[in-house]
Amino acid sequence: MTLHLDDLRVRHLGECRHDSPLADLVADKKTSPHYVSEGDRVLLDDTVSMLDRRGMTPDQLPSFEAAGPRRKIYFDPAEVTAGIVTCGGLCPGLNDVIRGLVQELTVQYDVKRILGFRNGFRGLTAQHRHDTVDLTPDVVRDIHNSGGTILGSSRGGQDADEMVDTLVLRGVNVLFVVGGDGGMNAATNLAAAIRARGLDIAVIGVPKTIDNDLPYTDQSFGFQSAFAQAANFISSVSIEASASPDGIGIVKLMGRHSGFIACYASLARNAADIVLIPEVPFRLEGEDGLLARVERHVRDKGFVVIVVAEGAGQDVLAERGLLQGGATDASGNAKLGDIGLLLRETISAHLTEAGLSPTVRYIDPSYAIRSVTANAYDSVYCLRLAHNAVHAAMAGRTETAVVRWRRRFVHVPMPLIISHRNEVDPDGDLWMSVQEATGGLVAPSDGRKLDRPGIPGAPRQRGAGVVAG
Ligand SMILES: Nc1ncnc2c1ncn2[C@@H]1O[C@H](COP(=O)(O)OP(=O)(O)O)[C@@H](O)[C@H]1O
Ligand SMILES: O=P(O)(O)OC[C@H]1O[C@](O)(COP(=O)(O)O)[C@@H](O)[C@@H]1O
Ligand SMILES: [Mg+2]
Repeated sequence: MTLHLDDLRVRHLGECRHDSPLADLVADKKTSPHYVSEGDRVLLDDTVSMLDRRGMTPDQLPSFEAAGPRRKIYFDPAEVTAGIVTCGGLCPGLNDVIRGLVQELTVQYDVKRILGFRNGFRGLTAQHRHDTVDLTPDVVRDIHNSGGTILGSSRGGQDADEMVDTLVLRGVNVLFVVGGDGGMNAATNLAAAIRARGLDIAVIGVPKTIDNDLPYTDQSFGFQSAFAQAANFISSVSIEASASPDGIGIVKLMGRHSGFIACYASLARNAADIVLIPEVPFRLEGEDGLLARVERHVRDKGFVVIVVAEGAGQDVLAERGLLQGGATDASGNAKLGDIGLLLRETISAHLTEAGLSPTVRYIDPSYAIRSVTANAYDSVYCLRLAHNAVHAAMAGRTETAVVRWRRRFVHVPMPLIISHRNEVDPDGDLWMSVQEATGGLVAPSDGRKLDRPGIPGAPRQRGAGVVAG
């Protein structure tokens, strides 16, 4: 994708005339390895060859505006009514973000009125616009101890103009949208409708996705908590499969278009023999097909553990007429066929026909990985994202998402956040690690596959390291 410097420019509502309550905190701060001052920028690229490819002088290099408190702010805090909405699928840390926003707005900026819109953008429709939650530090004090979102969430389309009417009627001049690709799309439309009416309302996005499929963000919040939970299911299935003759362990994990959860959860336990992700197609039949490889694995090792992202193998399902072409959910997301069930049935049938007696242990943890409480790492991450989102809004930034990029918190214009999807690169080092861990990448020169340590107490793998793709 060709980037122009203008694509990286953050929209400002106007000149910042008000002294920030945090001005003293940043008054003497200069750029250092640990702080990016207001006058500095965060480079988009961090390798010499990436810079070289741009062929630009340093001031032309693509960079992001750094996040953080400013000396001067755009909004007079006494006149601010903030709104918060959480939308799309759940993700660990949503409550942490809400809590961080409310605490920073009230404690640091002394904002008096914060409205929580219920059940995603549905809460901004005419029908629901008055059913809001008054958010105060007391209300949010302990909410980070639970998963989910105290505001509720939803899928499904709403009219941008109707939602702008709601913001005007409720006096909201700063709106925080915590959402994924869909939510950021909706926020972009909302911001455009606000701009078309010439209204002074800031829209700030806090990108959320356990699929980790949003670009320009190192790793989305909640992802770590979700894949840690997913890893526990892989361990369970691995223990079950290894305790059964001809054991087949299958774990299906979320990941509509991106296989990050499957990759990271598999690496976390190193118990998976085969990892299937949407980005790397596979075949069922044939010498190199999945069924033959599963059979080889079971014959060699005694059992096999397969981790499959839900979006993997959709073409395989389509070939078998098991996919409702074009079907979408209320938000327009593609409805997937069930690759987990197909694997369970075809593998079982294939191994039985091959004279084995498979015992299949199949787990689809589904929502159990995304409804968990954020772990300590994600809680810190969420809090810092929330603080920076508040600083961005108070400084009059709009149509902007707050993200962490190469360990720095930065402002990314919303159109960039929805410009494409973050996917596992089949040529990248993450997939290489998965291949290494599943034993499929490196083979001795005599053609033997390398042994891979099995789980404690399980028979050691005897060659035939297998990897998808
Ligand atoms: N392309 C889009 N344009 C405008 N609004 C969208 C778009 N996609 C989704 N939305 C809205 O954003 C909200 C959240 O989207 P959804 O896809 O369900 O979750 P997520 O934000 O997690 O991706 C829904 O209310 C949906 O209607
Ligand atoms: O049943 P739901 O709510 O549609 O959720 C399922 C989907 O939500 C996801 O977690 C992603 O959702 P978001 O785009 O909302 O983050 C996918 O992995 C999964 O396919
Ligand atoms: Mg989405």
